[in-house]
Amino acid sequence: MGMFQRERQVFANAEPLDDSYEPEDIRERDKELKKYQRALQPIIDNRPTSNIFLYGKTGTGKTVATKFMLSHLENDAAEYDDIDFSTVWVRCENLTSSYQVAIALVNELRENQGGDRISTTGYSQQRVFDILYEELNALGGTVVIVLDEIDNIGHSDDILYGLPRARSNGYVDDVRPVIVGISNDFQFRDNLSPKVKDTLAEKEILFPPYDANQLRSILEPRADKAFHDGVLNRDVVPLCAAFAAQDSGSARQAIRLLREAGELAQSADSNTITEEHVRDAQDELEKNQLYEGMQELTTQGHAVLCALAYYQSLNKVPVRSRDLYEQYVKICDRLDADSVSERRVRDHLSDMNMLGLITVYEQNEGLAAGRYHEYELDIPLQAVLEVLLSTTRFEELANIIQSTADNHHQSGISRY
Ligand SMILES: Nc1ncnc2c1ncn2[C@@H]1O[C@H](COP(=O)(O)OP(=O)(O)OP(=O)(O)O)[C@@H](O)[C@H]1O
Repeated sequence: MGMFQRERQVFANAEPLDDSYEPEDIRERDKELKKYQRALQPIIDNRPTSNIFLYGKTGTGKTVATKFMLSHLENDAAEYDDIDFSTVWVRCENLTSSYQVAIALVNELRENQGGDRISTTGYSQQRVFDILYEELNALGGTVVIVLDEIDNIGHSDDILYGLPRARSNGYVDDVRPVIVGISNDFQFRDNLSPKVKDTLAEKEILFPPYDANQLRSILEPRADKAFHDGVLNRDVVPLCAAFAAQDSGSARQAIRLLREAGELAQSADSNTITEEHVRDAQDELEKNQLYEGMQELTTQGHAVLCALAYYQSLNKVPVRSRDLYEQYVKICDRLDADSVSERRVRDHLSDMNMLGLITVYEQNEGLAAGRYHEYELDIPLQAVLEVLLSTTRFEELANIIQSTADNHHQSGISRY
């Protein structure tokens, strides 16, 4: 018998549970889509169109709503001979400056027209902007420029100032750029300089988190397509919706949970997907999330985590920040890495607290000792060591901590 055999199938077609799946309709977003439609309507009327800024937490449908609206707009605009309309879409993930976004836009525009890409380095910013304006001019008409995950550019927001003014400043003449900015970082929007905010966010559309009922309604058509008849127990979709609504209100999270529950049922060779599978799937996804959160920490973050793991292995937790800091400095010395100030280490610890990796206790011992913080891991030491062991620089230290933990455990046992 082979190692791999076809399993009993709970999935009829797993595609609707895939991240890249484009649903036939957008559910529970009537108000937002109406607003979106009104904002885009001037394109059909050949009137000047305001820039649009979409914001809301992750998984709330900003991207899917934009794809949906633009595809309708494209189809409907084709009915009118006097409308010259095109779109260009750039995901700004990993693009951390206006310069990089401008290059990505140029390359996207050139690719659409079969032109050559430009190099990602070696130009001045002004030169790249000039090339971008040339490309836009060559295209002409109304060009909707979608900048998804725009917050990645941080404070380097020249492009958000320059592009909307390209026409009034005489850089382009025959083209009307309309920017659709998408962001899930509320601070980015609040921190935009007033001159950028005024033009970029002329029309704002907020996508709030979904509640459990809305998530149910989003999940249902996908579940119908994804699973064979009779496979899903009645409580499965409502439970996935409830878990995701409680946590983030993200449709992405709800869909992932349903898929993971299906996969667990399938690998257990079960004929049905039950509530239990959903609960196990939830545990599994939470674990993955923490694991990813730990993996994505910087070297400094890993060094701080390593110092805390050390105290945890000795069972000397919660540990005071100054003791933790001392251990952290020793770890940096051993790694030949620069150490940062105690204040920065506290920032790292507070990030880890937000990620759910550690617990912070605030102690107040009156005037004499003052206020201080203590820390301990909020996840099993083994999980931290697993991540540190897979991070080349920390492998040796993680092994030492592992044996400290083993010895401590042994001596703890032998005492009784
Ligand atoms: N109203 C909805 N109807 C149907 N499917 C939806 C709806 N909202 C979201 N989804 C689905 O949920 C997933 C996440 O949605 P989307 O990518 O649009 O979120 P987002 O707000 O752009 O998130 P992020 O900020 O993380 O990019 C996608 O698979 C999308 O198809």
